[in-house]
Amino acid sequence: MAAVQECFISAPGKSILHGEHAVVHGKVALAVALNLRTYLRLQVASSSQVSISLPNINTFLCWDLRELTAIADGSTDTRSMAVLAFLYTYLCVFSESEVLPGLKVCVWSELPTGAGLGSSAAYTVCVSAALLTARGTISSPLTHSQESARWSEQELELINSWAFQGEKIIHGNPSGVDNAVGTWGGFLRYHAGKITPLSKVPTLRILLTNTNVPRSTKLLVSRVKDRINQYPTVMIPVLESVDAVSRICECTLAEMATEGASAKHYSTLEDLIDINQQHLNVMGVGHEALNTLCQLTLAHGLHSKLTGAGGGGCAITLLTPETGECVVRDVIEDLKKLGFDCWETSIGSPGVLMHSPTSLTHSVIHILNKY
Ligand SMILES: Nc1ncnc2c1ncn2[C@@H]1O[C@H](COP(=O)(O)OP(=O)(O)O)[C@@H](O)[C@H]1O
Ligand SMILES: C[C@@](O)(CCOP(=O)(O)O)CC(=O)O
Ligand SMILES: [Mg+2]
Repeated sequence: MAAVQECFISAPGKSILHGEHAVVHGKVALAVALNLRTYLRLQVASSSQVSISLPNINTFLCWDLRELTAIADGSTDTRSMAVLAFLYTYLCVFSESEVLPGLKVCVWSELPTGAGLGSSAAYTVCVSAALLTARGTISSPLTHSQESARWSEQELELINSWAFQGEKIIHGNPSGVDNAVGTWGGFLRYHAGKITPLSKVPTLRILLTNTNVPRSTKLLVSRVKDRINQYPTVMIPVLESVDAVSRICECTLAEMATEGASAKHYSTLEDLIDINQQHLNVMGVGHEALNTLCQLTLAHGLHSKLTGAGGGGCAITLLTPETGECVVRDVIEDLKKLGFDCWETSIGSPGVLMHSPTSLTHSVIHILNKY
């Protein structure tokens, strides 16, 4: 396949409705792609240098290709993880090439990094798609007249599997749900590596709140594992219960889509949110700021749970047809007073895309061209 000289790629972040952490231990998770995306620009350079610009984490690095022989592992800080995931994918994807190509790569995201919205997976999906396309392992799907395009199923599977390897570097022991949503988009059920797009889902209104409490998915995933090892007879039933929550939620959503949504359906969704939030606290991934958030929204009659790895980061709040616009406005205002960011999000966005530069917004292209 012909390798490209330049490409623009994006992948969405995600929100997990139910099943975070439990999914790492083989239970069902339900996740949905967000309308917040990570963007990447790759240029093949004539110089013998590879450079990566990551303005979200204030990281700008350049290597002489002759020096890129062995890369040290073992670091867990934000920059090392992102850079290692890139270098690992770059060196592996081009391992069979006669020469390593000089490259200039810039990645910028609308997603907050390290907040539970799958920024790590959106990043590794973009990096994998760009490098595999630059190598010519997968096609460049964009034709002249198109604004954006997606790869074939088989090519998406390859992107997803490389993105999963990148997630391993950032997460340690990822389930694979985040890179699956980043690759395929939409609304997915994920169970032990099996990805099933959910076709029967109602339109849901969801409020996303970022507590702005920083946390690391890698540390939280290993904390849950330690707790399971320490108290297996206590924790395994909790994971089973989360699994049941995901399954009941899936059936409820399907019923809502086929029969029409009733107040009873929404009441079930709210109960499941409350139950799962308690379970996540039991798993040890809660945070004072998340408790405050849940209590505050409940005072307005709205139900919330953390989303992603927890320990801070983001929560989702379900809005129902009964929720008046003034309630939504008041809740957002109260959450912002606590220093949280809060916005209504649209869900079910497309997975990884290749874009023509003219189809990207002015601000995205400005940032990608700047570095
Ligand atoms: N746009 C980005 N630029 C650089 N690194 C990123 C970007 N997005 C994510 N990352 C990497 O992913 C890490 C965050 O991943 P993680 O802890 O799994 O949180 P989450 O996936 O919920 O945002 C960051 O510390 C960084 O290493
Ligand atoms: C906690 C977990 O279920 C989701 C982590 O998502 P995030 O990195 O916090 O966006 C881990 C995983 O599934 O790999
Ligand atoms: Mg992550």
